[in-house]
Amino acid sequence: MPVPPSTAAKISVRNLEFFYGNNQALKDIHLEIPERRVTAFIGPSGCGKTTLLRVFNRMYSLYPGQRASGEVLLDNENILLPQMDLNRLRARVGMVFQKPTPFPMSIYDNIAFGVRLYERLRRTQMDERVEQALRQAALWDEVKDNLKGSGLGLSGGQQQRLCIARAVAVKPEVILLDEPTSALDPIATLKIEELVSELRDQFTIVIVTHNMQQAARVSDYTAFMYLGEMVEFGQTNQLFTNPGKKQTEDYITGRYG
Ligand SMILES: Nc1ncnc2c1ncn2[C@@H]1O[C@H](COP(=O)(O)OP(=O)(O)OP(=O)(O)O)[C@@H](O)[C@H]1O
Repeated sequence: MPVPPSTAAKISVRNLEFFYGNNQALKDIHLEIPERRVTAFIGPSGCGKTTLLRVFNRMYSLYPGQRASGEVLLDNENILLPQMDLNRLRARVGMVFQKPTPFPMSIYDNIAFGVRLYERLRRTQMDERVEQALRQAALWDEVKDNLKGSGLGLSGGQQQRLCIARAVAVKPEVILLDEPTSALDPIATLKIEELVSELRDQFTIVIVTHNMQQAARVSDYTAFMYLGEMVEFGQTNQLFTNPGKKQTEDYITGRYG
């Protein structure tokens, strides 16, 4: 599954297998995630999209019985190795979940909290960092007069943009988005999609989505998965207009899924 030579791989997956106890959820996955591009994972429910995403920040290590083998190279460093520093990894690889998950604290502290885990900043520097992150997440204008207000007082779409601000504030290299708009209305969804497009040249973004139109709108590359296998990976335009495999064609034309 080649990536055009002009685009370096930020994450290289080789021979990845993943198990929940005895249940194998990913089989011999090979994949190159291009740097500073948006890559979408699509495929029917249960095919392993979220499982694969959660490997990239070793989220699964929090759960006994879940294990991965093979190699996942982040800039040539195998993040699956037991000696990997998981705090450092999660600073480099941020994640935003399906349901907005603001902390029960002020808008300002929602962002400052994550930054404080990794860096000591003076007050003025922290103020700047919070403002920058809120601007990057296209939320600043809506909240700048209410930074002490609760993050939980925002609308669902604003809460999700706050979670994106919280992720970018740590200055990660990769941002993982796990169905970030599935709990949002169409207008809030559009805002998040626009935001993803704006962030694409600063971060490597991987998005899991149920929605093929969304994958077509926001991503540069798309990976189609089926029953724990990577069926096809390629440039989004090409995969949707001229898929290389019959399974992909059947899925994108709505024959199953
Ligand atoms: N905690 C778990 N314990 C055991 N099996 C699991 C667990 N989480 C997921 N699985 C199984 O692993 C497989 C892949 O699940 P995963 O959630 O990655 O799929 P998905 O493509 O993201 O699905 P969806 O689109 O429905 O979210 C499925 O067969 C699922 O039943």
